[in-house]
Amino acid sequence: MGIDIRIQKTYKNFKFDINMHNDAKMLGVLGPSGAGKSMLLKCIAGLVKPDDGKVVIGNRVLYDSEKNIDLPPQERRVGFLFQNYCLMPHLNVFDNIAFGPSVSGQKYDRQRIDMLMEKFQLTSLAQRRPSEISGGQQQRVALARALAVEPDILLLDEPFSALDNHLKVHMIQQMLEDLSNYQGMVIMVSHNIDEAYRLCDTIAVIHSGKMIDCGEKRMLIDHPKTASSARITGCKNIAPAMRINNTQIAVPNWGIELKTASSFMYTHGIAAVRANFIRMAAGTERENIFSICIRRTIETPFRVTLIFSFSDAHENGQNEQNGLLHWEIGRDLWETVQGQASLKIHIPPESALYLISDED
Ligand SMILES: Nc1ncnc2c1ncn2[C@@H]1O[C@H](COP(=O)(O)OP(=O)(O)OP(=O)(O)O)[C@@H](O)[C@H]1O
Repeated sequence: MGIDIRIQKTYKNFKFDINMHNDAKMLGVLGPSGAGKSMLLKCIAGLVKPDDGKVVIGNRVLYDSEKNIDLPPQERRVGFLFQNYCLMPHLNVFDNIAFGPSVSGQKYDRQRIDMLMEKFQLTSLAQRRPSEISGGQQQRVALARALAVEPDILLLDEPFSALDNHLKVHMIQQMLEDLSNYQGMVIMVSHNIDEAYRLCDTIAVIHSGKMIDCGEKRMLIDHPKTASSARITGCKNIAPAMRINNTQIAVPNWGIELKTASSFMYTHGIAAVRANFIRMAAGTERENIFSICIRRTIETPFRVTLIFSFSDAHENGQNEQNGLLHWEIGRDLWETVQGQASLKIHIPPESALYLISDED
């Protein structure tokens, strides 16, 4: 089952113009706040009517402005898991799950609801109201309700945004297990690359109402198409750059020149280096070896982010703020470098990206 989506919708201060063809089983949609992520889901579910376009899921046309097709939400066979679950506070767990099909005008199938309750370990909670169960259990009720309508496609709108980090990891694992037998397609909206990466095979990046990148998740991390895509997928080190030759760029803010693995023809672009891809120099590398000065550190239990500038840049009086980069390392490496004011790092050419500028 795949999706074929072309949607245009214009508001006074926002233009949404998306073209998307995909047949991933789990598609992540990543983007900053206000990018249009929820809008995409609402247009698929029939909660917002596009000005123009087409929404096709598998071989079912849900919307086609040219052919005047606009199926009502209850006929779309779309399951929607909302950001805050939107459970009915006055209904118990069973009735909340049965509520999905009844909204869709279907008579609910008692056996199916019982099966879902058992699958999601909710049977013993059937008579409880949402306020009487935990956050994790509420999520399972919401998921069971979305699946009760036997959807062709399941839309998840930031399903983990309300959870703390620890619970989030657990719930993502749980969701993967819960959905393992689901045959339809899943689209999950998120603004968090870790979340999208854990759950989805393919990730689409949305920015200012447009899809700016889409691909298999590892490809997207290693080869984002534009500067915005790199930033939205978590790249911390981004600066204007100029081409010196096919595989050499200058980055004035950082005060360095970088060798790249791919070759480029455009004269002005953006340098991007992911904080996790920087290496400690081993002494055997031939290019992209730099002395750096550590300015600050940000410690978490398992990782440490070193905020640094390139030593040469500092001596050349480069702008202090623009010249700061992030290097994220494990605690074991941190134990060995801690206390050293100056270090030598290596940026592998394949990790030195030179991207098209699409930022203001
Ligand atoms: N009914 C509306 N009238 C005018 N503008 C709207 C309307 N609905 C949404 N928008 C605008 O469309 C843009 C996209 O909204 P959307 O809710 O899709 O963003 P989002 O990417 O889901 O953001 P968030 O991550 O904050 O939920 C926003 O700028 C929003 O203000």
